[in-house]
Amino acid sequence: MKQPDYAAPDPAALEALLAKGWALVPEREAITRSYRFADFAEAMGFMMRAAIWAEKLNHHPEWSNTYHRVEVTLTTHAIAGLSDLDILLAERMDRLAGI
Ligand SMILES: C[C@H](O)[C@H](O)[C@H]1CNC2=NC(N)=NC(=O)C2=N1
Repeated sequence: MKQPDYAAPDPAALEALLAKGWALVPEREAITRSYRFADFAEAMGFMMRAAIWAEKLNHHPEWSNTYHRVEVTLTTHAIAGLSDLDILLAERMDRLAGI
């Protein structure tokens, strides 16, 4: 399968995410945030919806769940850095989480 060409993230879009609760991961080109939901079922619902988007974009998160929390880290493994797909997935996830 042909590797897609990855575009650099739009700096303004990245800044907007950082202003909304995302943070840069130290010593890595990645962004991270934590979501807190009402309960486990809400957290699972979010993960299922986000997983469908991840498949659609062919871009997959590093994430974990503990009860009502979901910790997400986004990076583009193919380039060991950030791409526009990380921005797109972060924006989709925030929208799904009602942020
Ligand atoms: C072949 C396929 O396009 C790649 O393995 C995709 C799948 N999902 C991916 N997800 C992420 N986050 N980074 C990647 O580089 C990546 N590559």
